[in-house]
Amino acid sequence: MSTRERAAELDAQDPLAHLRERHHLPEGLVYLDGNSLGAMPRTAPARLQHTVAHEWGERLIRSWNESGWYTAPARAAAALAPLLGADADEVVVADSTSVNLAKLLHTALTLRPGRGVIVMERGSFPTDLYVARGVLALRGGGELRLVDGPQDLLGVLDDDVALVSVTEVDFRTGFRWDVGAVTASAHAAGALALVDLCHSTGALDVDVHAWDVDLAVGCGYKFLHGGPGAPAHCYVARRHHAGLPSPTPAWFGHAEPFAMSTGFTPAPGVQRLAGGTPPVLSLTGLLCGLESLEGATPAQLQAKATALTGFFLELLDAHCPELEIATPRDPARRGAHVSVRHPRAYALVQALIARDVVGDFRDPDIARFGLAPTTTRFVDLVTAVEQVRAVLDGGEDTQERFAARTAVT
Ligand SMILES: Cc1ncc(COP(=O)(O)O)c(C=O)c1O
Ligand SMILES: Nc1c(O)cccc1C(=O)C[C@H](N)C(=O)O
Repeated sequence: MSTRERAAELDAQDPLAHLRERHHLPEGLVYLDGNSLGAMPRTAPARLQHTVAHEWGERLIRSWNESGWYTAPARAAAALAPLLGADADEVVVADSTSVNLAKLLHTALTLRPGRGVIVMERGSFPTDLYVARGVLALRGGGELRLVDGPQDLLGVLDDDVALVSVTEVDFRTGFRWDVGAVTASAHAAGALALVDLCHSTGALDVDVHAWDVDLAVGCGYKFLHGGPGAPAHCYVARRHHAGLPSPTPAWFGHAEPFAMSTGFTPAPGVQRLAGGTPPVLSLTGLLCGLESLEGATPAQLQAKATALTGFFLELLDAHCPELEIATPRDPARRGAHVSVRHPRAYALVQALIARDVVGDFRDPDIARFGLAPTTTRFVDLVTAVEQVRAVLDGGEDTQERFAARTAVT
């Protein structure tokens, strides 16, 4: 059996194969960048058109009630909660990941008075580091203590640590932390644990209850297919709801927003973390994305992601042995993308895009391929590796026309 035949067989046996039909992908394109922007749900254009033309255009302010604009964040939280292993009232859908992280870092520092240290990874997605430094500065001090990986964690935990914050899946290499173990270590030191789920929600077997993690943030535009700038989410374990601080007391987090009282009375639980007026158009996209995942369990999504990454690694080993694999071989320690290191990774990625295989480049030397379990087929991976081989054989990764970087990649 040829590799392509084997891939076609894997696709035929895939219990999630039908999810691809719920999304639009341009004909002939192999899209391996769903970990930056997920494919569009087929329902999105008509739904957004209706929201804009009818609900906004014709019904105007009445749509807050009659079209459920007002309840859209709660409906999104309810659809999202099973993908996090959370209860709906532990999740709030609002703002960007960065803003939610700021809110939860304030929360953690407030819940652990007398402790001023946040532990984070040195290689975190940069916004996490910016936000942590910003929050500490706003609070008048504290320390951001950086680790390179799990091997460093126990050595940095002491009585000053308020929070250990890790990103489950590293955006460069795809390395995946054992969040349950991180949480247990943090708790043993009297600290809280937070996980950034940007590269996890909708792709992996996320289970905040089983992990016992205190806080989590994640985004809506990658594996949740919510569209560019879709609202992000945050999770707070129920045990912290009583007495939860309101780091950004804003009116949609008020117990009675339309009472218009001058004093802030927080809404119960995580609802107090909602900000201002919800972005209805973006929420409409996110609701389409969440519907496109309906019926798929986190365990199924992870099983497919693991099978895809395993197959892709096997093909790269067999056909492109000169490429250095940056992603862990252990399926338990990798997420839903595969990265290779290459001295001219940017040119490699650009040459692949010119051949209709879209991955992305991450500074300084990473070519990254996101294998969304919703939309990626095993046969796509055969095509992708054939094209990688052709680029390398043709020396296209050394061509000048692919060397100049653009701002967004
Ligand atoms: C791990 C991680 N954290 C945070 C972010 C930033 O999210 P946002 O743009 O929603 O603030 C991203 C991606 O942009 C990310 O990959
Ligand atoms: N949010 C993005 C954007 O607005 C433009 C380009 C890329 C993004 C991303 O999400 C990047 C992504 N978090 C990453 O892991 O690289």
